[in-house]
Amino acid sequence: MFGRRCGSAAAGVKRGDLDLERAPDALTLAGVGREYRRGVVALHPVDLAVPRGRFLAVMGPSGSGKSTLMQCAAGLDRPTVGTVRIGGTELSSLKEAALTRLRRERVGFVFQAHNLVPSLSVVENVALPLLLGGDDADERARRGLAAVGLGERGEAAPSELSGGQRQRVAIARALVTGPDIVFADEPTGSLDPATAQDVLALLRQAVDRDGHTVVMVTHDPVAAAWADAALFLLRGRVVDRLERPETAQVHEIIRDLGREQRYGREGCAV
Ligand SMILES: Nc1ncnc2c1ncn2[C@@H]1O[C@H](COP(=O)(O)OP(=O)(O)OP(=O)(O)O)[C@@H](O)[C@H]1O
Repeated sequence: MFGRRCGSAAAGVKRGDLDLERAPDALTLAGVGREYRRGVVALHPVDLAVPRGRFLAVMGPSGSGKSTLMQCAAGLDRPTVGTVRIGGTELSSLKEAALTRLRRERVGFVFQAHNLVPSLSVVENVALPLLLGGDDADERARRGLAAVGLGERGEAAPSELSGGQRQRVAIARALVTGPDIVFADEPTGSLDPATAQDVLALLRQAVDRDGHTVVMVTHDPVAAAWADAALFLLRGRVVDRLERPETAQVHEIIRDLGREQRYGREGCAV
């Protein structure tokens, strides 16, 4: 659906037993909308397909519906209308226990506040999503840590790491199950610019080298420029989309959307 800036992780690549060319899209939204109460529409019905091996940024002014979109897409919230599919599985057909299992096994999450468990070591944090998944959890977690450049820090406590290192651990944890998709919510929001670039490069590498799929909510045009495409929301609607976004273009669109939100002009429909 959208172009790629570098490499071709999706084309002809196999991850595990999965033939990425034949597999269903990592994420599909069909007419997904969310009304919190009568008349308060946080998200108007949106259609979206994110193929495997792509990196999508979701942007928009505060209150435009980014978190609502992500929560519905990730199975953390149930949309009022429409259907969400993750790796071909329709979420509305799942009871709570199955949805929880799908989120644990097939979805990775990276939040602004890395959400590491302070009482566990770094490697135990990475292994958490694997705890019900077999004896090789420790080994897989260590491999994941090595892949984010922290192979030597497995026994450390999260409090002994820098903010950027903690976010690397959070990324290793998000990837450790080999999920269909990773949702990152402002993953660089609390990092300085240089550290943020390292974290974004790591997400980019996960997509290009390992064929992972990332959907990232961000306010930062520099961060969005690491994605293959950027989607822009205004008042709960998708109003624009950029392929191969560049920082200056993204900045301009965000500035215009901010003005439209403040002065009440209508956004353009895509
Ligand atoms: N639980 C809720 N109940 C009622 N309204 C809500 C609820 N959550 C969000 N909203 C409203 O839905 C709209 C979209 O909110 P959302 O949090 O998705 O926006 P956002 O783009 O993520 O904002 P921000 O960038 O500030 O996090 C806002 O008008 C918000 O006030």
